[in-house]
Amino acid sequence: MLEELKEKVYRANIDLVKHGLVIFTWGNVSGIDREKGLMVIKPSGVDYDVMTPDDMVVIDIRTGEKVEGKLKPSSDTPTHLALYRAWPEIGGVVHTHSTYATAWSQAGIDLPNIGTTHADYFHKAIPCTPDMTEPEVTNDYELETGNVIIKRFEDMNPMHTPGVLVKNHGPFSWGKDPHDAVHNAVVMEQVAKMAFIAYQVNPGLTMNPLLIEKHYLRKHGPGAYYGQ
Ligand SMILES: O=C(CO)[C@@H](O)[C@H](O)COP(=O)(O)O
Repeated sequence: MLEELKEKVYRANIDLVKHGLVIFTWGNVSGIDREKGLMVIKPSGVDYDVMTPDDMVVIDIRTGEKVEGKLKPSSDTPTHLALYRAWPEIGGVVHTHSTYATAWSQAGIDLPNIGTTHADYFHKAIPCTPDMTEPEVTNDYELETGNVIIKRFEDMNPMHTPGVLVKNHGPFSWGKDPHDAVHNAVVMEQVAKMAFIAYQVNPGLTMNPLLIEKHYLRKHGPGAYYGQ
C-alpha cells in the first residue's frame, strides 16, 4: 500500500540525517495521501542507519489508527495528524531537534525575520508557542502539542510561515510534500543559526521591512519572478 509515498517519506527522513538536522532516532517526517485519507510516517525509535521504506507506518488520518506496518508509528504521530486535519494545504510535516532552532525553542522566543534568507521562505517571525498547561501535558500530550501549534497560527497563514518553535521542545515545519517540509526545516535551522550570530554581533540590529516584503513576494507573491 502507498509504496511510492513510503519511499518518499523514507527518503525525506534520511535527508534529515544528510542535512545534519537529527542524530540517533530523533525527529520524524510524514507525508499524506489526501484522496485515500492516509498518512505515512516513520516508526518510533528506529535508528536511521537501519530504517527501510518497508518500516514506514500507514495511519488513517480520521481515526488515527494504524492501517499498515509491522512497527509502532512515531511518538509524534498525533501532532502530525492534528496539523494535517487543521490545514488542508499541507502535504508533509517534519519535526527535528536541530541545534539552533531547538535552542531558540528552549529560549522561548519567536525567531525574528531579520534577513532576506528568512524572508525568502518565511514571511513573518517563526513563532514560538506558549507554555503547555497541566491538562495539555498530562492528557494526550502529543495531540495537544499539535493543538498548541494550531492555536498559535490562529492569526497567521501556515503556508506563508511554514514553521514553528514549540517552547522547550523543538521545531516543526511543513510544506506541500515531505521533501518541501524538509527543505523548510533546513532553512529554519540556518536562519536560527544566522540570527543567533547576528544578535551576538549587534544586539540592537534592525530589519528593513521593505526587504521582508520584497524578498517574500518576489518568490511567493502573485507576480513572483524568482527562478526559471
Ligand atoms: O521529540 C521527540 C523526543 O523529545 C521525538 O521527536 C523523538 O526525537 C523522535 O521520536 P520518534 O519519532 O522516533 O518516536
